[in-house]
Amino acid sequence: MIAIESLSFDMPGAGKSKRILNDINIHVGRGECFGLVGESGSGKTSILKCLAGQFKGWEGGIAVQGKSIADTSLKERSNTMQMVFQDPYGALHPRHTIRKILNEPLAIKGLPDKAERIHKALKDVGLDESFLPRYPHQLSGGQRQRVAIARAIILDPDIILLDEPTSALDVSVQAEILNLLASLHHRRQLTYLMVSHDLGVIAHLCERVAVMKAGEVVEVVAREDLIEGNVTHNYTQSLLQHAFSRE
Ligand SMILES: Nc1ncnc2c1ncn2[C@@H]1O[C@H](COP(=O)(O)OP(=O)(O)OP(=O)(O)O)[C@@H](O)[C@H]1O
Repeated sequence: MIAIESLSFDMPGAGKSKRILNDINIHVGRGECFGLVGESGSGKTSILKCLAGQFKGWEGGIAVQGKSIADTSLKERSNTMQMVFQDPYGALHPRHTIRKILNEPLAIKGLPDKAERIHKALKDVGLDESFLPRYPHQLSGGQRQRVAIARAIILDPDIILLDEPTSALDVSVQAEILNLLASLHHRRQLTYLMVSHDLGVIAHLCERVAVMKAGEVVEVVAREDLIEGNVTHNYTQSLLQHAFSRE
């Protein structure tokens, strides 16, 4: 579904550029939930940004559903792939109502039956039509993230890129959003590529995870091996120990 081959990216900077992704190879199967974990600055979000077209000038290959993304326009890509960000407040236009926020992608694509599609997307994320006239600031953090997820699924994409989708939320709400994502993954047979620094979140949702350090993937681990501590790389062991010692 997603094939990332020898992906490298140099961030342009004043004077000289800085390598932030180095020879990344990741294959995500159809319907799989694949995680990216690693310390801050290791390059997790940058991989999503290359896929979403926010970073340009990378080297290597990225193919989605067998087609190189270098050959697809951003508009075409948005039919297949949508992104959910860490901070739903920043991701939703503050002066647009929820109705407008959800209507916008449908209007851009010129899709019919907008009211029905909005109704279904809201229902799928556990909200109802009473939210439509409201503005993002009138919603709780969890409700805002539900709206961001509704906006991501409203065009029926196959893939959702999730960038720390629960880390800006209160602990009590994090599990609700994780359960919603798990249920949507199952019901809509979505493929997820999810960034998190939290191994607990990854273990809850993802079947496999790539462990990243300083712009490289150090190993790819299956969920069962992660839970059992069956990992080979020292860095993954230290991440596991850290996660364990915080509980
Ligand atoms: N727009 C940018 N301009 C300059 N450097 C950037 C930019 N975006 C990312 N970087 C650098 O690229 C590297 C990788 O960043 P990235 O955000 O991908 O890491 P991350 O693993 O997602 O970290 P975090 O968990 O903190 O979000 C870091 O060194 C970061 O400082």
